[in-house]
Amino acid sequence: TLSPYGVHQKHGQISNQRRQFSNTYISVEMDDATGVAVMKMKRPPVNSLNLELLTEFAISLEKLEIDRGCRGVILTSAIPKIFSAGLDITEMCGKNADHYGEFWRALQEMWLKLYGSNMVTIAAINGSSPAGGCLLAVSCDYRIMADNKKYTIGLNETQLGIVAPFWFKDIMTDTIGHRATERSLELGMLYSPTDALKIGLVDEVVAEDKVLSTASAVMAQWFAVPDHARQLTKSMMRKPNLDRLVTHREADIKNFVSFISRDSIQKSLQIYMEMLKKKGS
Ligand SMILES: CC/C=C\CCC/C=C/C(=O)SCCNC(=O)CCNC(=O)[C@H](O)C(C)(C)COP(=O)(O)OP(=O)(O)OC[C@H]1O[C@@H](n2cnc3c(N)ncnc32)[C@H](O)[C@@H]1OP(=O)(O)O
Repeated sequence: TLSPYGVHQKHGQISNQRRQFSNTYISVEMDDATGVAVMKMKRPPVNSLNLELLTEFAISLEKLEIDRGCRGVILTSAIPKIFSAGLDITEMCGKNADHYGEFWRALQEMWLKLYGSNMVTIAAINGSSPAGGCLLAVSCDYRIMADNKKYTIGLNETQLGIVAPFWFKDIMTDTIGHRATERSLELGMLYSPTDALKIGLVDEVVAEDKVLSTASAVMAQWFAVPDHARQLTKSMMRKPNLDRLVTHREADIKNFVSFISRDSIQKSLQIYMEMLKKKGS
C-alpha cells in the first residue's frame, strides 16, 4: 500500500494496451505501453469542482497510485476553453454546516492525494483555471498552458470576498515566491498565459493543439529519472506542506465552515454568482 508520503517503485508494463475507466465527471485513459494515464475532468459547463467531482478525482488518483503500470498522470479537461472554474460556488452557498464540512474534507482529501502523489503529475492547462483550478495546476509537478490570451490562471478568491486557505497560499508561495504571492493573493490576480509564464506560475506556454503532446514529451523526460530517487526528492520537498494540512485538518474544516456560514460571506458569494449569470446572459 502507498501512503500519500510513501515511496514506491513503479514498474512499467510493456504492452500495447490502453485501458479506460470513467466516472460521471472524470475519465481516465491508461496507456500500458508508456505508463502514462490521461485524466480528464468532464463536468460541463466549466468543470466546477463539486463534492462528486472531488470524490471521483480522489478515487481515480488512488486507483492509479496503486496501479503498478502507472508512473505518471496528465491532468487536463475534456471541456473546450476551460481547465476548471475552481470550486463549485453553489456548494458553498445556502447549504448547512454539515454539507460545508463534508465538501471541504473532500477538497482536502483530493489535494492530499494529488499533491502527495508519487506519480509524475503534469497539468495540461487547456483553458481558464481560476482559484481551485489554479490549485489543481500548482499541485502538479509541471504545468503547460495553452497560448490563448483569453485564458487566465490565478488565485482570485479575494475578488469573491473569500480568502485562499493557508495550504493554497503555501504552494503558491513555493511556486512563485513570497512577494509575488502576497500581491497576487491580496489583489486576487488572474494572469494570462504569458504573464503566468513570466512569474513562474506555469512552466511552459505552447500552442493550443500542442498542449497534450508537449505534456507527453515532458513526461518522458521526467521518466528518465529513476523513480525511487525522484519520489524521495518529491516527498522531501512536499512533506512539510502535507504534514501541515494533516496536522491542522480539523481546524481548517472548522475555520472554513464558520467563515463560509457568515451572512456577509454568503451575500458576497450570491452577488458574485449573480454577476456570473448576468455576464453569461
Ligand atoms: C477560510 C477559507 C474560505 C474560503 C475558501 C474558498 C476557496 C475557494 C476557491 C474557489 O475555487 S472559489 C471559485 C472561484 N472561481 C471563479 O471565480 C471562476 C468563476 N467563473 C468564471 O470566471 C467563468 O465562468 C469562466 C470559468 C472564466 C468561464 O467563463 P465562460 O464565459 O466560459 O462561462 P460562464 O461564465 O458563462 O459560466 C457558465 C456557467 O457556469 C457557472 N459557473 C462558472 N463558474 C462557476 C463556479 N466556480 N461555480 C459554480 N458555477 C459556476 C456560471 O454561473 C454559468 O452558469 P449559468 O449557465 O447558469 O449562467
